[in-house]
Amino acid sequence: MLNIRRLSANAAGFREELDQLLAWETVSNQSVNDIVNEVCARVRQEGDAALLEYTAKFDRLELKSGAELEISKDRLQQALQNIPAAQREALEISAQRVRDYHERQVQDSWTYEEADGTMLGQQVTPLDSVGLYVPGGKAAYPSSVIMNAIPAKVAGVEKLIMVVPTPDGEVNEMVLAAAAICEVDAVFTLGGAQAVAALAYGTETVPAVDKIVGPGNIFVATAKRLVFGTVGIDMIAGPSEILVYCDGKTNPDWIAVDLFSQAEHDEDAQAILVTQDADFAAQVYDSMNKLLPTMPRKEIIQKALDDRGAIIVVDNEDQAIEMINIIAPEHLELSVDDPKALLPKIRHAGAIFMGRYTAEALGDYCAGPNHVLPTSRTARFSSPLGVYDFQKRSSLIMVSEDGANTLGKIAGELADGEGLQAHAASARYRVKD
Ligand SMILES: NC(=O)c1ccc[n+]([C@@H]2O[C@H](COP(=O)([O-])OP(=O)(O)OC[C@H]3O[C@@H](n4cnc5c(N)ncnc54)[C@H](O)[C@@H]3O)[C@@H](O)[C@H]2O)c1
Ligand SMILES: N[C@H](CO)Cc1c[nH]c[nH+]1
Ligand SMILES: [Zn+2]
Repeated sequence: MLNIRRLSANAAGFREELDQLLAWETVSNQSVNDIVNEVCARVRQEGDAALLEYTAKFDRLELKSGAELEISKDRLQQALQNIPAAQREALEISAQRVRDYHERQVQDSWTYEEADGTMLGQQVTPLDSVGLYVPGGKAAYPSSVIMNAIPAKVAGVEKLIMVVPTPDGEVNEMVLAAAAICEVDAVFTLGGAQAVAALAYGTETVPAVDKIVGPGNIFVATAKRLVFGTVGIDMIAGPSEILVYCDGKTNPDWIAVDLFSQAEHDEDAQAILVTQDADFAAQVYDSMNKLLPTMPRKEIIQKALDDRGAIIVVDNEDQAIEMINIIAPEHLELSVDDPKALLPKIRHAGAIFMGRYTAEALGDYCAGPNHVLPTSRTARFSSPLGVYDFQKRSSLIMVSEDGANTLGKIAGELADGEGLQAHAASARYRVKD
């Protein structure tokens, strides 16, 4: 039997219980932080030697030299040729749909000219090099290769370095085939904090990149946070989350497996149902107990649901929306008659899946939007991975002779106010009258 929390939003102590459920990362983090700090420091100092040691320790893969960490391009092509045709077709269709969606995100440079001829604007350029983290500890993620690499390619990034753990030396052919389809430049069999540190600091074998993107478990998410500043990162995309809001009129079995779909990623994943229909909440609970034994990953699902899951009964739709905005989930399913009507009230969610037929899993693989999404309530300030993560902007300023006259006086005045005389002089030297 599942031991998932069943809560009523009006019960005494509910808010404390909810806060506790959402504060999970902060309380469990110290030991993870200690491990990640040590791993990153050692990779920075010792390079490949530390990578080989941690790969043996955490992924149970013994390699003799740094060179063995790289998976050759020939091997990627071989995987692409050898996987079943249906798998190759699914990967190619997914890649094309993700490309079509992301091409709409490209930001172009822009300028405008003022009356005196001064030109202002922004120049948008792709990053030079990026590291793509593809998870691979408890499952293999060919879809994450596509979600990471395609927006980078669309942005025009020159160098794509992919890392993926291969626990026990088990290589996933679809992951390699996806890397070939996406024309990734190099792939290394590395995972966890050590992979993130290698991409941030560089080693004898792994080149340092400018930004690291991609999802991963708590070790990966913590390491990305640690190396931020040395390199850019996209966001905290940690253990998966789903919040399903249902009005009680969707098949409870559908909702049960939607919750399972994210719980099966990781014991640290989070799945929450919010509904105003107490009978429906009970039906979904029954469905979950009925269907759980049929799931090959039932142990992971059960632990995730028991530790971090919840079924929350609210009074009405407004209270459900309040819950959604507090939880700020990675994935939000609106399993209701008119999901569009709710959109204006939803402020925080990584991705919003609308209507009874929009299973979140479709977004994981092939709908088109990115599945790399902010977790741990960071949807309050982060967005899905996109082309914009692989582009940066430089301000453009080209002042005309007349513009120098006008702006020079204003800047001089402000510089005087700040007591910065060289600034004032620099601005005023170009003033004519
Ligand atoms: N938010 C998103 O966008 C998104 C997308 C896809 C997947 N995910 C999440 O990515 C995660 C994938 O996790 P995973 O574990 O399958 O693969 P992973 O690649 O993220 O992690 C595996 C690595 O973690 C390290 N590790 C594991 N246990 C360790 C320990 N005790 N000490 C030190 N290092 C350790 C190892 O180096 C291993 O290679 C899941 O949590 C999933 O929910 C999130
Ligand atoms: N749900 C994950 C994002 O949290 C993405 C994924 C990949 N494969 C299956 N699911
Ligand atoms: Zn998923």
